[in-house]
Amino acid sequence: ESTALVPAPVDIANKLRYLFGRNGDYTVADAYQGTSWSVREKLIDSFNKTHEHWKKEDPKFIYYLSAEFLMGRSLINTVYNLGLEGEYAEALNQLGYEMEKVADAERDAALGNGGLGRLAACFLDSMATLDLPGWGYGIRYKYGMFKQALRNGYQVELPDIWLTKGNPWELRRDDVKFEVGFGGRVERRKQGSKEITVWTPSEKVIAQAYDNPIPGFNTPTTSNLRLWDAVPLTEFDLSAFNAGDYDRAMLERERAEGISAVLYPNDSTPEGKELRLKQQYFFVCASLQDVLSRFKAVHGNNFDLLPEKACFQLNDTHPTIAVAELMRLLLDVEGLDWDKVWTITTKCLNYTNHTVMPEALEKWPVKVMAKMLPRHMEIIEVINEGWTKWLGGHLKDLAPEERAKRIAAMSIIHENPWNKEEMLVNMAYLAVVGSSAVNGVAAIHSNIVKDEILNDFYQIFPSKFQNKTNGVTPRRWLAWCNPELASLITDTLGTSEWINDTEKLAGLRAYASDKAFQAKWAAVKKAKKAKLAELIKKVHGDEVNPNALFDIQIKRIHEYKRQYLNVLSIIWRYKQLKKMSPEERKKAVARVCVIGGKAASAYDMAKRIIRLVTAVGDVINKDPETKDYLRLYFLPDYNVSLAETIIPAAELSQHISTAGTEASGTSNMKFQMNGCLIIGTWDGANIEIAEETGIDNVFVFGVRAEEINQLRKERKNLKTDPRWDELMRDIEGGMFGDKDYFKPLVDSVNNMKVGNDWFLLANDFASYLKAQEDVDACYKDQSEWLRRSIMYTAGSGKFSSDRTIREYAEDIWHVTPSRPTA
Ligand SMILES: CCc1ccc([C@H](C)CC(=O)N[C@@H]2O[C@H](CO)[C@@H](O)[C@H](O)[C@H]2O)cc1
Repeated sequence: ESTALVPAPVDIANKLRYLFGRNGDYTVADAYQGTSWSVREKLIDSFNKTHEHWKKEDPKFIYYLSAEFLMGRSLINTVYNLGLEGEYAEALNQLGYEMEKVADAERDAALGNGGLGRLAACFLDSMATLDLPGWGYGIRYKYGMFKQALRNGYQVELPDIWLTKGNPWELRRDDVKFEVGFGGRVERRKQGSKEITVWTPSEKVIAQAYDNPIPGFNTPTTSNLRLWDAVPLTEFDLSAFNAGDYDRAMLERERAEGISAVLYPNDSTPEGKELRLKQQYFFVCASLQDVLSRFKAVHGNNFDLLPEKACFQLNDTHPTIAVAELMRLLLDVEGLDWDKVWTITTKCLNYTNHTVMPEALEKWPVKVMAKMLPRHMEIIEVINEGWTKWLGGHLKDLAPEERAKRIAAMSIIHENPWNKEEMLVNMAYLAVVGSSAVNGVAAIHSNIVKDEILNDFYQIFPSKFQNKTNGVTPRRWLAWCNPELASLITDTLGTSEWINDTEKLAGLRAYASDKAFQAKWAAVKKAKKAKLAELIKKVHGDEVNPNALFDIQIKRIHEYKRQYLNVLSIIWRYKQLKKMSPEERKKAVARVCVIGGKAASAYDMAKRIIRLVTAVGDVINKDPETKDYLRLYFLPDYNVSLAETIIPAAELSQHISTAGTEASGTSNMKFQMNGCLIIGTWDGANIEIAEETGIDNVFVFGVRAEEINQLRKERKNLKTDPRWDELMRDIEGGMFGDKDYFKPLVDSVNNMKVGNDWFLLANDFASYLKAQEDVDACYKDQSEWLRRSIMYTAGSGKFSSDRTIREYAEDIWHVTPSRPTA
């Protein structure tokens, strides 16, 4: 191949000279550009080879439809996955640069909010590494997840202008464009003997494809993430301009570009904005047209074959309009009949649920859907008629009123419980009825999905419901972000095969109590802690005690994730330290507590929680009596690359959601892989992590999911812990200032007249403090702590996204690996 022959240092210099016209005295940002555009060519070679091979083999493909892909940075991951780290590290050294510094010049591709988006990114890495013919499909947001800054301790949101310097990791596909329509009307027309349905949209935009090659690790396979950018049908409306109507000349451009302009920053409550539905339909319509056109190019109109050649995973309800869109394309465009089309559609689609939060389950008003997508609303009505009629037959043995109740409860179109006039389209119900498989993302969550939120459907077709416990890629989240620990593991196990066969990590169990190995293990953690200490110094200007226990909670700010409970325990710890004599304090376990995470821009209570964290930090970090024993820092702008710095340095991580609320969690798995101990509730994947690591090694506390409903009923009569009451008084009394701003926070958990402590912080308070005391006691015995730390990594094999993807491929997608010859 062309570029492979040019030595990297020369190639980097050439890129800088000819791509950027730079002739010497390069900046680190230049070095990043030069290196990326050099690596890009190796990536494209692998991409082309892979797709030539798949073109020849024509294997069955999996298409992962997701409104979010939280990719983070690509340089390090691409260089390491392609096995080029030696060559490029050397090349950069020759040019006087360190790979790590150059990598820091890259902006995160933050095209996602949190767990769901990052999971999609980890899945792409595993699909490529497992040689599975598969693509991701999504939206090329011009502005990704907002940048978070702190102003006087309050969150402020700044636009994420990530594309200004171009993007070396994407290829614009000028030959891949599709029209996407909105609004307009639907009419029946005679065509010969047949009656056809014609939808005439009132608005059209073009979906422009951008390919993002996804390199597998230790394989020649490089797959693809195709993202769609919205552009106007006509570049510029000159006639409007000539008519002096400049605004109208630009109007169509703005309206089109507005569709893929910005990511909605909510990760739990839908805005319910029309633009959100437009975004969802935009990328689904373009993706399905793209897949059908490639299918037809090989198989013509033999659509019965489609389910053998293509299947789709709906990443939560966000792409669920795909049920109606695939129906429309096969009915109206390809002219197939309803039953055949329904069979093909349901065979092709699968749905993953990622949350049980009622407010997160999307329901679109029928009037909004009917106005924006009139043909789809028709199709959804016909689907629902067929479905409720079929239900009527299936439930014929039930008493009429019981049958009617069950059918109404499972109707895809139903009344808005809060406003009876309004009818809603329940996207989760449409996804379940329109899919072959429905899965949750951790064992407990999949049980809650089938036993509670979708129980009616589970009773009708139990075989549809599965569990697929989440996973994370061990490449980015251990091997590349913690190379020091990775090489210690490789040296100890005598192989690096664990990087794509993480079950091999279990071999570390034999060394868990080995003093020499523990010393090496501790040295790595110490070095990574020093890196995080540097970052805290840079952001907050403070030196932190490197021997303190680094206690981390990083995730989106949400009441159910209970960052508030964490802060309460820190305030209590602070007050205990204040009461101690200097001698006693010396015996205390010093802690550096770090909290990070973004609050959805419209989520007021979450923003108050962030302010409480910064206010408490301001007080305790400056307190001369305690500051050597306790610190609290809010690290702003938590994102993928910040996580890659924090997680290797962590010793204790917190996953303290109210049991039954966190579907899985994935940061818990990343911490586990990096030998970080967990304090957590019996929730999500914490449970399976405890099973793999050994329950005694995890600091578990709190009420169980099955107790929640009863405890909520009794919450108003709960006798709260006197320590809790004291803390409530402190905050309300202004101990951390801003008492009026914090009052709603106190009321939400402590004043049953206005709040209801829905997430049961008061119920879990005492057992949480107890668990934290157990943590201190354990930390004092470093050999026990290190034994556990090693057992965490040793028990993390299951939580590789390779295991998760293998299960999806075998149990849902029925796709098999197809590796191009090297
Ligand atoms: C419509 C607004 C919206 C946007 C995103 C979402 C996501 C489903 C929220 C999310 O990211 N859920 C997280 O998904 C992870 C991956 O499966 C899980 O590990 C987390 O537990 C879950 O909260 C819900 C609602």
